[in-house]
Amino acid sequence: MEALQFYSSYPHHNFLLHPNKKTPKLKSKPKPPTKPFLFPPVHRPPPPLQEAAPPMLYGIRAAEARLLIRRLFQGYSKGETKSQKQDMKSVFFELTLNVVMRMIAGKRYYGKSVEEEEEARKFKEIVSETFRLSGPTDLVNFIPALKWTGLTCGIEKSFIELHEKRDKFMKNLIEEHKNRIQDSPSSVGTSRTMIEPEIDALTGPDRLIDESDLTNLPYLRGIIIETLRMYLAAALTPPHESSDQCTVGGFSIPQGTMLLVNLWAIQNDPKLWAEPGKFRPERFVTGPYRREGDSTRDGFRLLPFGAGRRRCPGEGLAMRMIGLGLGSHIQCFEWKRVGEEMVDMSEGAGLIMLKAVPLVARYMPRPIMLHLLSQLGYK
Ligand code: HEM
Repeated sequence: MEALQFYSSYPHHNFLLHPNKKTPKLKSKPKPPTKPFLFPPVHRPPPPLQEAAPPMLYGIRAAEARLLIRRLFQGYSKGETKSQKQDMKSVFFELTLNVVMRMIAGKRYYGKSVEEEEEARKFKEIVSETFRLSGPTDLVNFIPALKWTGLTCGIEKSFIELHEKRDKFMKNLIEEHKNRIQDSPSSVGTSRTMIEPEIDALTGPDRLIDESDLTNLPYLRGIIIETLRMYLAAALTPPHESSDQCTVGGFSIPQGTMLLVNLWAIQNDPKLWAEPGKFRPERFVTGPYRREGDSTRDGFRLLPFGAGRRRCPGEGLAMRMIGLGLGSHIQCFEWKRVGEEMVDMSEGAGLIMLKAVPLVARYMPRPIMLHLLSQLGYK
């Protein structure tokens, strides 16, 4: 989204992406001849796209190229034998725009699997209008002294209208993204835009993730650990008994005392965690708690599997199974809530803290994975 804001914002305008609706620069003082007329210099260089959206690129490019090939092959899969005619300009134009828009806004607007048709129609309208207006120009822009003659083809007015439309479109995309993050106390919007590209970059659309990938998916790991931090399997450890007299936090504990550790209180303690009530997988990827991502016990702040001699022996198996299960679900499908209401995260009663209301979600295959999904067998 940073990339969307950057590449659609005005300080780095050119002739088409004009900065000022009311007083277009075209009519202001002519620039010194050394500066290009059509493309005034940018105020600062844009970040390389590679940097703006690093892992998104490979998966998206591969998926779009594959969708395109599938589209071209479609006629032949139905038994067509003759060669077919194809307008190649539109093919490559749509490929490029789909890749670019998926990179900066996560949406594709051309071809099949377009989710929001009305939005796609508006986008296409803006694109074709931009190309239409890039050709003609008003004579008065070159010879402002002729302005009194009224020799204008109305290009300026059309430009202003186009900029307004474009602004509105981009603002909606940005607002939509912001709402997705705000709507959800669990920042699911952010998580999704981070995790899908991470998996796509590693596996591409040609294979499912496997266990050996898990160590190379730090964000997926962050999501799992953050979930185990906030929503533990058990709030308290099973009863332990002190085999010796000891002192814990200044309290003297006699030998033979029954002890229950409140894991939930430790893992949600604001003295130990910044904003413990917020679901922020990033804290285990880049933040100060990153080390906890390496081991789920470091620092004894994070103890979803307990600690010491009686800690959970199933930790390794559990972490692999959750990683594989959750990772492949995210890789293959897009997930949504069933309605407007947030998911009820309250815990039910019992030995382990199951959700009081079981999770029901909507899903559909991710377009990028259609080909692989259609080939999956049962073995
Ligand atoms: C997300 C998954 C899991 C979580 C969060 C979890 C958590 C825990 C916790 C907190 C304890 C108590 C540790 C303590 O007393 O300090 C425990 C104990 C135990 N867990 Fe797990 N567990 C999970 C999965 C598994 C699996 C998959 C297995 C077996 C295949 C397993 C087997 C056990 C056993 C046998 C104990 C008792 C250990 C003992 O008292 O010596 N757990 N687990």
